[in-house]
Amino acid sequence: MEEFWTTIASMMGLWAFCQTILHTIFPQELRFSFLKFFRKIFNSFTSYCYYEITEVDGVNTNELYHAVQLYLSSSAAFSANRLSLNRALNSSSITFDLSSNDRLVDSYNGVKVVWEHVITQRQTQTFSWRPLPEEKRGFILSAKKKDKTFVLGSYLDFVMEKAKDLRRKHQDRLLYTNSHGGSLDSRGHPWESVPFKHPSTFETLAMDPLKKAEIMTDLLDFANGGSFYQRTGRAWKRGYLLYGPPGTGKSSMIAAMANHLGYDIYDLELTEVNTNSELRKLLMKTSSKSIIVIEDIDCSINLANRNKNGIGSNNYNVSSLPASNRGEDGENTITLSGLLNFTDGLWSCCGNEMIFVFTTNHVEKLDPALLRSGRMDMHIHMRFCSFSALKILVRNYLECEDDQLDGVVLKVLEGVIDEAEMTPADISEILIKNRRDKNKALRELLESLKKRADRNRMKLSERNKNEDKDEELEKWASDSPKKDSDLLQASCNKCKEIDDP
Ligand SMILES: Nc1ncnc2c1ncn2[C@@H]1O[C@H](COP(=O)(O)OP(=O)(O)OP(=O)(O)O)[C@@H](O)[C@H]1O
Ligand SMILES: [Mg+2]
Repeated sequence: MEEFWTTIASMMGLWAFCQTILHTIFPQELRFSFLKFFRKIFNSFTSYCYYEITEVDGVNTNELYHAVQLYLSSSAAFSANRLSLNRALNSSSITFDLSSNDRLVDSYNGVKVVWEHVITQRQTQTFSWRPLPEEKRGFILSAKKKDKTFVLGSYLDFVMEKAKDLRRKHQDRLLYTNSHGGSLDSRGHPWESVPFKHPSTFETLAMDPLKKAEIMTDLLDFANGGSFYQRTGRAWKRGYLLYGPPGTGKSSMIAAMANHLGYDIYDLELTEVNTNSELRKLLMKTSSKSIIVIEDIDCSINLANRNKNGIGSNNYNVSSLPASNRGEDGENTITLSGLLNFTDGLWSCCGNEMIFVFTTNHVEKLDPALLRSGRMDMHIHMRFCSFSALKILVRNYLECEDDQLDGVVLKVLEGVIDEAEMTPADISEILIKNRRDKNKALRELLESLKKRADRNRMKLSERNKNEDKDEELEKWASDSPKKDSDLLQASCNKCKEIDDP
C-alpha cells in the first residue's frame, strides 16, 4: 500500500514539474500557439476533428461565438464542473460561462461533441492599423471525424436556433451607446452596453388601438419575413420615423418595439461621431436583431441648412454641434450621403434583421431623401392624447376599466380631450400624482383638460382675428395700387384737358 502511495506522489511530482517547465519555457502568450501546434501533430493521428470559433472574425464580431456562449450558458452548462458566473450591473439574471481552458461535453441526437473555451493574452502588438482586443477568446469544438457533416450542418444550426430562442426568452436585452464616438475600446468594440430594462410595452403605450395594431403587425411581419426578403432580393431591414411633439411617447414606442421583438437597441449619438467612416464602423459592429435609434435627428445634423453649400453638396452647417464634431475647417465631416448610406447603402445590410428608428419633433426640417420609402418605410405620427389613448392611461395608472368609471365624467372627458391638446406625458403626470384617489385624479384631470381647451380656444380665436386683420390688410394692399393708378389716370386726363383747350 505504501508503495502505491509513493508511486502516486512521485507521478504527481513529475506532473507538477512538467507543468512548471511548460509555464517557464512557454510564456502565457506563446502557450496558445504551442497548444495549437501540439494539436496539429496530434490531429494527424486522431479520429477527432477540431473547429476553432473565435470571438472576432476579421473586422466583424463572430455571431457564432456569441451564440455558442449563450447556448453553453443554458441548461447544458450545469453539467460542467467549473463555470464562471457573471451578473451584469442591473441585470436580472446570472449568466454562466465556461472558464478559461475548461471543457464541456454535449450530446445531440446521439452525437457527442466537446466544447473548450480558450482565453489567451494577445502578444504585444507591434503595428496594427486598428487596435486589437487584448484578450483572444475562442471556443474549440471537437467531434469524431465520422460525425463531421452532422456537426457542421444540423448541430451548429441547432446551436444557433437554441441561442436565438434563449435570447428572446430569458436574456436581458442590451442597450448600446457610442459614448466615446466611433473609436474602439480595448476589445475592439465601439459600443458600450448596459442591460435594457425599460418596461414600456405595446400594452402600456397609449395611442389609437388601430394604429397600434397596424404597427405591431408590421413589426411581426418584418421579424418573420426572412424568406420574403431573401426571395425578393431586399435587404432585411426596415425604417420607422416617429415624429410628434415632446412627451407623446416616441421613446416609449422604441422601448415597446424592442420588448415586443426581443431586439437589442443601439442608441446612436450622432453628435459624438466625427466622420462617415466612423459611422460605418459603428454599423459594422452592430449585431442582427437590433434596433438602431437616432433620436432627435433634426438636432443631430442641421438639415435645414442643406442649401448653404448648394443643393446636392451634402455638407451641412454644424453651428449647433459641439466643436469636437467639426472638421479642421469647422465643417462637419458627416454628410447626408454618409447618413443615407448608413440607412440604405450596401453597408446597412452587414447585419440581418435590422430596424432603423429616427425620431424628431420637427418632421418638416428633415430632408425628403431621408424620408423616402426604403429608408423610412413607415412614418408614425405620435399625437396628443386622444380619448382612446386616455382610456389606456386610466387603465394603467388607476387600475380600472372605463366601464367602472362614471359615465357622465367619461362623456365630458371625451368632449374636451381633443381640444385640450395635452400630451400623454402631461396626463400621466396628473394620474401618477393622484393614483391613490381615482375620483380626485379624474377631477383634476378634467380641470386641467378644460383649462387647456379654454386656452386653446382663446388662442385660436385670437389667431383667427389676426388672420382676418391680415386678410383685410392684404386686400387693402392689393386694392390700393388700383386706386392709385385710377387717380393717376384721372389726373393725367385733367392735365390733357388743360393742355388742349
Ligand atoms: N403614448 C404614451 N403612452 C404611454 N406613456 C406615455 C406616452 N407618451 C408619453 N408617455 C409617458 O411620458 C413620458 C415621456 O414619454 P417619452 O419619453 O416616450 O416621450 P417622447 O415623445 O420621446 O418625448 P421627447 O420628444 O421629448 O423625447 C414617459 O415616461 C411615458 O411614461
Ligand atoms: Mg424621446
